[in-house]
Amino acid sequence: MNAALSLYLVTDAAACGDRGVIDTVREAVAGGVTIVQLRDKHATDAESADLLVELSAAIDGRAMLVVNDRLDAVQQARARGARVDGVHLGQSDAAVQRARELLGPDALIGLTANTPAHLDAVRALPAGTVDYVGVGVIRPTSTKPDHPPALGIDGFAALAAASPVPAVAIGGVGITDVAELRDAGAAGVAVVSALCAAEDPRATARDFRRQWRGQRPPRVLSIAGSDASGGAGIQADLKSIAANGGYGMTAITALTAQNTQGVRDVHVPSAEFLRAQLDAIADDIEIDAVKIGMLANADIIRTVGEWLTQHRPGTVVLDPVMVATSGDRLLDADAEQALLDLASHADLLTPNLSELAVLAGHPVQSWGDALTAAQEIAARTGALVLAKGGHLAFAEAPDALVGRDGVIAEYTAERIETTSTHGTGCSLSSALATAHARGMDWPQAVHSSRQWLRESLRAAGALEVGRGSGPISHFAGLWKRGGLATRPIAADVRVDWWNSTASVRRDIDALPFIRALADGTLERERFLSYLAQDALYLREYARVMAEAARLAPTAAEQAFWAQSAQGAIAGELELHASWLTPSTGISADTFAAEPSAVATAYLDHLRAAAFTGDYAVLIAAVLPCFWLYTDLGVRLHAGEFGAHALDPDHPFASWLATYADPAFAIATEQAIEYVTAAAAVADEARRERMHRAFAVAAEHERAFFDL
Ligand SMILES: Cc1ncc(COP(=O)(O)OP(=O)(O)O)c(N)n1
Ligand SMILES: Cc1ncsc1CCOP(=O)(O)O
Ligand SMILES: [Mg+2]
Repeated sequence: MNAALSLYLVTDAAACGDRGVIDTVREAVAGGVTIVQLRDKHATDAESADLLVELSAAIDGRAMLVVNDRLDAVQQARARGARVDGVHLGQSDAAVQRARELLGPDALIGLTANTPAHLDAVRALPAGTVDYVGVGVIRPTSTKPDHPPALGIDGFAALAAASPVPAVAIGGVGITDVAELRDAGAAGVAVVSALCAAEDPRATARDFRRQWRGQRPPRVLSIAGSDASGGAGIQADLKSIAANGGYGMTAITALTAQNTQGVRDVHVPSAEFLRAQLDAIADDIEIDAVKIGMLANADIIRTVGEWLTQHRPGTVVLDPVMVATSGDRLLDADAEQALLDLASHADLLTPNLSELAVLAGHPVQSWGDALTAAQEIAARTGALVLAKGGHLAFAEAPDALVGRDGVIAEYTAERIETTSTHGTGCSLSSALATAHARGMDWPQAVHSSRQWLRESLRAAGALEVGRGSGPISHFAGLWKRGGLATRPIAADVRVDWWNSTASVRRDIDALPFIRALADGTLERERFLSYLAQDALYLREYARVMAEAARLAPTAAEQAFWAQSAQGAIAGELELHASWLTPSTGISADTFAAEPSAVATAYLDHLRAAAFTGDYAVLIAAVLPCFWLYTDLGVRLHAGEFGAHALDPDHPFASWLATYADPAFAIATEQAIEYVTAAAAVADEARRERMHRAFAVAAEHERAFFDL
């Protein structure tokens, strides 16, 4: 129960503005809202029922849905197949006992309570009548002009402490109140304008959830089988969750007697026992993420689905274990159908190629087939799909994150030659659930988890476990960096540093230069003068990276930065060859331009970082140029700024293609890894200097585009 109340969105059509309530809710739920309340004083019951039907479809099982006051609308919407979990009733609304009688024992019923007397009235009701109370207002709010006196945090804390049921804080709640309200005993925070009026409800919801979670590791539940040899199943999940910064818990669906050479026997406890495990955890612990692995039969699968409808956390990853490494189908037809139904509860599915074929219902013989199947499954289930190409006989092991509209991000890297791959799928899906629960969006979570998995695969052989297909080395990265970091720094760089550039990235997206570049209306001379400055910048940027190569602590890093310096110079020469020649109509002034004040300021920042002789600070300073360009290039190329950016006849198509090149994304990923590794062993002061160098460089990136 309590997890579902942690981030509570109350709708307000006016605050949602042109985006509308449905799209606002869809985005906010994607960002981690756990419960939605439809609140519209002006709608009739029929209109409320219509909205509930639409909201139920938009939410698609990823959050709870209740309506303010309109009992009849619940009945009408449910009769039309909508999933509506209950109602929130105010002091002047319908009686809670009538609501409980009408909606039944499983409905979620909330009541407004602003005074000790209101709480006494709840206490006097039969147990189980009211599931939670909405307590406010925390501070005055224009959203509800007739609000009761403001309680403040302390006033709220006193009422929450006295409440017989979980208390949700509401009224004037903003992002900076979340930690205090959580610590004051709130079971969740309910917000209207902070989410409905947000420019980016998904990102804002994610920020709220991260604030709610604070620095504590996410609590990740693995619902999977036990692998006695420790390489796969819940054993691998627990290691993967811990290695990626989470606190792992397990509900065991099957016990297998297996080792690295195969499975000898399987014992499947009853579905009732599985439900008992799940309830024991949910009744006591707030679950941030669930990873679902091996589910042996339809009964077990349906039990998990029913439990999820009542306890859905912010992140659900389903690894659809259906086909054994040998190719044998592990589930009967009834169980396969039940698993397809369960898939609609998930945020992310992680099928291998054989499982893609089963889920899609047609053969998958090539990577193209895999991407097509993944998109079909995403469209059918509403979940994202990570298509894993590891089983393809390629020199590279591609992966792709695919949604209902196609490929969101594609990842290629050279295949790691090892026979120690047992439990790779389990481990990756647990790492993904943990990374997302730490606040990464899905592309970042895939980036981070893949890098961790590759490091674990590279080190796997050293474990020497068993004579068959051995396990991966889940803690290799931490062991290599001399012991367990107090908090996996990957989250610092990949989440905190990246999130700290959110406003810079939003500003860049909105810049007239970027908009005109994307839709092709940018005057040619302006584009050429930008390229001229970029060429001058790249020449100096190459020198800075050559200095990073000189300072690098390992041969691999030395090679990487030297190669990147070479790439920058090659890029500069390419710009001259293809664009900065009189034949392209460049003006003499532009051709002969000196570095602008903006370019000079940026380069001076990088040269100052190089001058420190501090490798960690220097590579942090050069990172935004990789990272922001890759992010912008991928989104430009994916058509986020308008489909025309994909038009091969686009006047700047070749420039756009440069920064959407997977090779650039791989270089960016490697640069992020090296900065993360440097941050992992840096003391607090040096990590601060690194972050500062990174943040200032990001600001210069924005200025560079602001032509
Ligand atoms: C979670 C939550 N708490 C309190 C309220 C206020 O509801 P109510 O008292 O019904 O006031 P109106 O919404 O009727 O103005 C709420 N909606 N949600
Ligand atoms: C519905 C409701 N109930 C008490 S305050 C309120 C509105 C809260 O709006 P906001 O989160 O914008 O302050
Ligand atoms: Mg009301």
